Amino acid sequence: MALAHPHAGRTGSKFLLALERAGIGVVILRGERIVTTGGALRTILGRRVDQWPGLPIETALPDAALLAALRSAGGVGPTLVSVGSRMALVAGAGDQNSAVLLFQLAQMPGAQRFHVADPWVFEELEAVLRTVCDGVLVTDGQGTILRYTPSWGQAPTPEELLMMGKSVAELEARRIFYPSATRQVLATGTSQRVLQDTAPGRRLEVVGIPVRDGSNRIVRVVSLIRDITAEEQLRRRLAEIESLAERYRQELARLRSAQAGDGELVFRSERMRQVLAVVDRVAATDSTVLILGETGVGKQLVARRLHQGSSRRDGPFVVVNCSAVPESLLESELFGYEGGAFTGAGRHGKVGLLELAHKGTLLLDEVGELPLHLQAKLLHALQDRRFFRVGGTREVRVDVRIVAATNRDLEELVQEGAFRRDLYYRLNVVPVSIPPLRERPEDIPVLVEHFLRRHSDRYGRHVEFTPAAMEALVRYPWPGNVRELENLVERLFVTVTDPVIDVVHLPDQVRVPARPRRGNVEVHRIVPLREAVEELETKLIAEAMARYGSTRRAARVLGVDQSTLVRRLQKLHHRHDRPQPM
Ligand SMILES: Nc1ncnc2c1ncn2[C@@H]1O[C@H](COP(=O)(O)OP(=O)(O)OP(=O)(O)O)[C@@H](O)[C@H]1O
Repeated sequence: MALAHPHAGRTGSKFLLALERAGIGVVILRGERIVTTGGALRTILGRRVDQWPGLPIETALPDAALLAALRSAGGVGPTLVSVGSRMALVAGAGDQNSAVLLFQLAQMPGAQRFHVADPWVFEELEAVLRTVCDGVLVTDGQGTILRYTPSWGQAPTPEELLMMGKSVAELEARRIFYPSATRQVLATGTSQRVLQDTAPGRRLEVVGIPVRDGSNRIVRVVSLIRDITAEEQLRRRLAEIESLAERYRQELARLRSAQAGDGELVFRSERMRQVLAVVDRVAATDSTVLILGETGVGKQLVARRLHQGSSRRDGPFVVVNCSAVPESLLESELFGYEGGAFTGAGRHGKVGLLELAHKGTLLLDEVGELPLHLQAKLLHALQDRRFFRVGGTREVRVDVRIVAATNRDLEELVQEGAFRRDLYYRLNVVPVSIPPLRERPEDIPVLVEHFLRRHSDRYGRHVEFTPAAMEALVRYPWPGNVRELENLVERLFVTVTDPVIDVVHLPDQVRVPARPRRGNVEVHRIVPLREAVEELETKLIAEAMARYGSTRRAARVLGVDQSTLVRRLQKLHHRHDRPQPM
């Protein structure tokens, strides 16, 4: 196929401009002097090829190998030369009165391609195009196909021949190829790059470029096609290998922490025994489980137990914390993205956590924080067991068991319109409520022993609590639940040098016994007002954090800025982190 054009001169320069908009630079040489360039390169007009400062190819051109190849292009035929870290393709035949040098601008950093063709006619341009793409599709300004060559050097198939004269919109609707770059170019009036799937199962990267007439109307759309099927298969294989590696990493971390005694669920209370009996029963099924409970009660540990007790135990256990990942990244974290799907997306795309959990369990932690627009996408993914990656056009199928956890009242969120009712029903198949630590104080001594043992094993030092100190721990209401207890035991283990931890070592709020009540009237110690205000503030902040989990929501309820709340929390932590009097 040739790209001969009746008005090579005028339209030729438009075509140059269009190519340049697509990131392909074009320079026409007479001998070694530059006589024509596309718009952005005007400053180099009239110079010699070895005097091109400030060009993207500046570092490449002075290279002796390239210059030599350029000068002898007529004689040597297609030549590959390496120019610094780049590769350049110099090709051509005939006299050297004029030549065309094509190179890709920023599109393929580190892999620029140059081409010298001679003479400047469109047949040679086709040869030039072969170096940057595998084929072309040309339509008129209405999207009707005038030329279609999906791959150079191969005779068109009967199906491809039938496409001549058809409209791209029709072919797109019939999914002969999808999505159509031409349609997007016509809709937006600008160059477009799309990743396209075709009916015969090829994967194409297509750059569509508008060509305009004197009154700025689009008269042609030229699409350069690159077949990336093989590349895509490799990329998929790589993604699979990466996901396997990630699985092994997680498994290794799990084994290490199991060895260290982390991840073991410790309890003595009847309440926990009942909860875990239910957990162990549903573990064997594939049902979706919703784990409810205040922050730090052990929801994640319970989810892990569900996974370990299921037939998926050899598959991955993947956790996504819906409140920890910034909202703008959450969709791509969960569902993954195709290469170049959005600004900042990696070239090779990314496997989402949902895909990573294939054949395993996905824990949606803090599911109440999931933004509404993702709730819809998640619901469909859960129902159909398939979804699209961000910017992807192919469905990904997954076999994942979903476990969700939250410290929020989802029913209340549904009433407020912040959580979709249908998703709530979908997740709430088997609800499991974990009681707060204050409602199962008999678990406190065994948990303390468990955490102490862990540190003793690690540091080779034995420490114990006096009965009075243990009693204070049992009495304290633990708004941060087991996590707060775990952190306190670690802090005391590290800061108290005595082998015995007594009441005096405990932080104020744990040490000071709950105020005695007489009937319904609280008996107040008279304390300085500032101290009382601080105490109340601490209590309210702890309660708001325990109930709402994130500083964003706690701040809203307390009626302060999030930054103010974070500062207060830091101050409180600082106060509590100070070594206690010994
Ligand atoms: N019964 C338990 N036995 C041993 N360790 C526990 C127990 N419950 C909780 N923990 C420990 O307490 C910490 C908090 O537990 P986990 O992260 O499971 O709580 P969570 O309810 O998921 O918290 P959040 O709502 O903040 O995500 C973890 O380090 C966990 O190992």
